Amino acid sequence: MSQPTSSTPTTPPEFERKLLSLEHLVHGRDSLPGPVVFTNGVFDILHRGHVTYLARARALGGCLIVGVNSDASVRQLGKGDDRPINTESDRMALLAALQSVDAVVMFDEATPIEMIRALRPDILVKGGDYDMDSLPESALVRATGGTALAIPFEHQRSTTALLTRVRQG
Ligand SMILES: Nc1ncnc2c1ncn2[C@@H]1O[C@H](COP(=O)(O)OP(=O)(O)OP(=O)(O)O)[C@@H](O)[C@H]1O
Ligand SMILES: O=P(O)(O)O[C@@H]1O[C@H]([C@H](O)CO)[C@@H](O)[C@H](O)[C@@H]1O
Repeated sequence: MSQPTSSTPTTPPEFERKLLSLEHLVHGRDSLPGPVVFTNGVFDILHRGHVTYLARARALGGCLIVGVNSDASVRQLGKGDDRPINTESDRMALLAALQSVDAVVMFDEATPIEMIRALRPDILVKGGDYDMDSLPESALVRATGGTALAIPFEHQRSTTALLTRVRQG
């Protein structure tokens, strides 16, 4: 029997296989187990609200793709001069490590609309802080027969609230 060694592993952890380019995902889109569920966001400092809604989103379909804002695109969203706290590669890795998440892909624009156009998800979800009827992404998904829905909050959490508490000490 081989003995464990203290040397650094040379292969990346298994979950890093879920970090994919948009091109790769689009190429394999029609082989994904459906319905294909898509959500997007910043996910700066992952919290219980996030992981619960991602688990609920995954349960709606056959796979869950998460689109993650690049650091440059977060800076266009007005969340604060010091945001994101965590880099795009760290935010993506944490999401990829979740059992509920099947693929993680980055987008560099202010909105995920072009990514959604390319991926053609069957179901678009956001958390319950969004009015889906007002999002152009919802109109796009619905126009092709898909569904757009918000998952109600089960835990009142937010990254901004967490940072405020930390800063107040
Ligand atoms: N407490 C929560 N419960 C369920 N879903 C949530 C919760 N907070 C955020 N979400 C959802 O998670 C996704 C990513 O949201 P986001 O990164 O903006 O989280 P946040 O905690 O609200 O962060 P910030 O305070 O920086 O805006 C969005 O789809 C959002 O609707
Ligand atoms: O983490 P957030 O702030 O929920 O993510 C944003 O969501 C926006 C939403 O999909 C439409 O208003 C999106 O446009 C933005 O790029 C962030 O992903």
